[in-house]
Amino acid sequence: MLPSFYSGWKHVFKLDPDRDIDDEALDAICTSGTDAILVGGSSGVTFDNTVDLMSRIRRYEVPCAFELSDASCGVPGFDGYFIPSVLNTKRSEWLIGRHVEALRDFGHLLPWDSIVGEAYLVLNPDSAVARLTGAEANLSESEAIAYSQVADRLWNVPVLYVEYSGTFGDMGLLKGIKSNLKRAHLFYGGGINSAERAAQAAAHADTVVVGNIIYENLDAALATVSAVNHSIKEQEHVF
Ligand SMILES: CC(C)=CCC/C(C)=C/CC/C(C)=C/CC/C(C)=C/CC/C(C)=C/CC/C(C)=C/CC/C(C)=C/COP(=O)(O)OP(=O)(O)O
Ligand SMILES: O=P(O)(O)OC[C@@H](O)CO
Ligand SMILES: [Mg+2]
Repeated sequence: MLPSFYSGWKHVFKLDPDRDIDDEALDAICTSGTDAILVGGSSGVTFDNTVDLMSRIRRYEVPCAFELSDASCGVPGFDGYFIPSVLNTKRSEWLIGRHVEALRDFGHLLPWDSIVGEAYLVLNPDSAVARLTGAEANLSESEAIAYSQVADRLWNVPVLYVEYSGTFGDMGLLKGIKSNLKRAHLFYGGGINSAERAAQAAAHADTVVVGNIIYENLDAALATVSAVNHSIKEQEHVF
């Protein structure tokens, strides 16, 4: 698999190995028409709960990738692997330190063709990921765009992830970031709990990520799939 396995993804569901999902709900998610399942969470992810969730998703044809938050959870068998780095943290372990340690120890073992670096811009100061990584999430628009440009234009990262985990973000800011990107593929995640919000995010992001609502209101989560696809068809019609 090439590193751009995600390039056609418009909509993905993010499932957390640390949260329970029953077979019926998992079936609905995996057969929803979403482009992929992204497995990941900011805490409580272990090798065992990741294997459990992956093996259940593997009953379905939907592509399935893993977003690593801990180097000890390198579970083989996913279609692809995303390795996050947090751009707007002052704690360098979350930007590069843990990565260097992991590559020092495991670099020779990695399936490099299926690994993609992911630059996170963490914008909800009250999120678990912001607290964990000490992200400086209260950024002005020009600061957020500057971080994005460092990742995109200076570092050539393949994926920029605008992360509002737990709250719906500023779509004007997302638009500004997108319009200043040259190469990076743009993921947006955070607070998508309705078709309307999914469509708004799809107007600017290349890939819309839907997480927590899966566990809170499954029907609302499922409605985001067609909302994203309709929004993209409308944009194609306009251009
Ligand atoms: C098959 C095989 C051997 C695979 C190899 C995999 C492997 C061992 C790779 C090692 C190489 C490497 C460079 C690893 C990186 C080390 C690492 C994990 C660094 C830290 C990554 C990081 C910045 C983590 C911080 C947290 C984060 C950004 C997580 C991403 C997911 C996320 C934000 C989830 C949302 O959180 P959630 O818990 O859902 O939040 P809520 O509670 O608010 O919902
Ligand atoms: O859980 P929500 O708020 O939908 O966010 C999705 C994802 O961006 C979390 O990493
Ligand atoms: Mg979550």
